[in-house]
Amino acid sequence: MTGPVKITSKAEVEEFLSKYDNFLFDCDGVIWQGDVLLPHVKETLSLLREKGKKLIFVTNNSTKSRKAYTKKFSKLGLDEVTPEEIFGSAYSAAVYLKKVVKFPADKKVLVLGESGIEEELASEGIQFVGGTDPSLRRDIGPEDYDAIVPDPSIGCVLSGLDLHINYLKLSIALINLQVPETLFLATNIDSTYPTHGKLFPGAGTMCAPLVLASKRQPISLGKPSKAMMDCVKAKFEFDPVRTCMVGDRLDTDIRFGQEGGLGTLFVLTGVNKESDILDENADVVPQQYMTKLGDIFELLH
Ligand SMILES: O=C(O)[C@H](O)[C@H](O)COP(=O)(O)O
Ligand SMILES: [Mg+2]
Repeated sequence: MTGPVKITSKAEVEEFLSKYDNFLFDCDGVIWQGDVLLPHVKETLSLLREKGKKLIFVTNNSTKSRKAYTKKFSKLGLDEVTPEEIFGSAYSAAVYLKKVVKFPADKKVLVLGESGIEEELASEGIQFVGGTDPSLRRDIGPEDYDAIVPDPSIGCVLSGLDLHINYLKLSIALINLQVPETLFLATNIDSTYPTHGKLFPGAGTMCAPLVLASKRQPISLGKPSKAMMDCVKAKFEFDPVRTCMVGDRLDTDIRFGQEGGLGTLFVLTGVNKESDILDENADVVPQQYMTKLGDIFELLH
């Protein structure tokens, strides 16, 4: 098997761009690190738009809704990005509950996560509890052990990246997961979260305690899940062969692209390193890679 091609020249960039009409971009570690835009991303996205390419932003980060991400893009100077071009794992989970599960209107979702999940559930008319509820941002107290019981109005526990996770929230979630009929979903199960040039605990570390304690596995609706790819393909209707998935993480982004029949471009500005793909035992190897997304602009100028 030939190894991944490193794109380092103008000719290679031109050849690469000629193969694709559509680009699916991961966000954390590709477009930005935290609230810092990565070098020449703005110029590269403008260049691709000028060439008539379709741009879609597919993130596993469920802390923001599509609307909130549009504001983040704008704040970073990417005003041309619209909510229609954004597909996050929070939205993926909300669509799954609405369209696939047909979640009952009289039931609620117990959220372990941030406002992004709440906003997307609300946009699909799905009731929820937990999440950013300030009354849960406290230590568990002696009275809680008696008070926490299964809530029959809760039909699903949905976990995502929760920057305010604590024992109380985990306890309420576990007690409800001990009811077999309660659905167990995750927006994504990434083990780490790349930000500020470092790797912090990812969404997967939020549901891992529940997996251990409940002996149940969540259905994950983020990359590399087929559920998310089916949703993205249904919404954007692109030819997979003429479409490239651009990502910084092999076991989510690149696997997502490969399993969806897309082309794959790996960049070295996030979770995985060059050595991870050059390793002869690597199980996920992208077709092509480059140091950073901004190299597309830099190598053409
Ligand atoms: O833990 C997480 O949720 C992920 O690390 C993070 O969200 C990844 O986001 P993405 O790279 O898919 O934009
Ligand atoms: Mg990423």
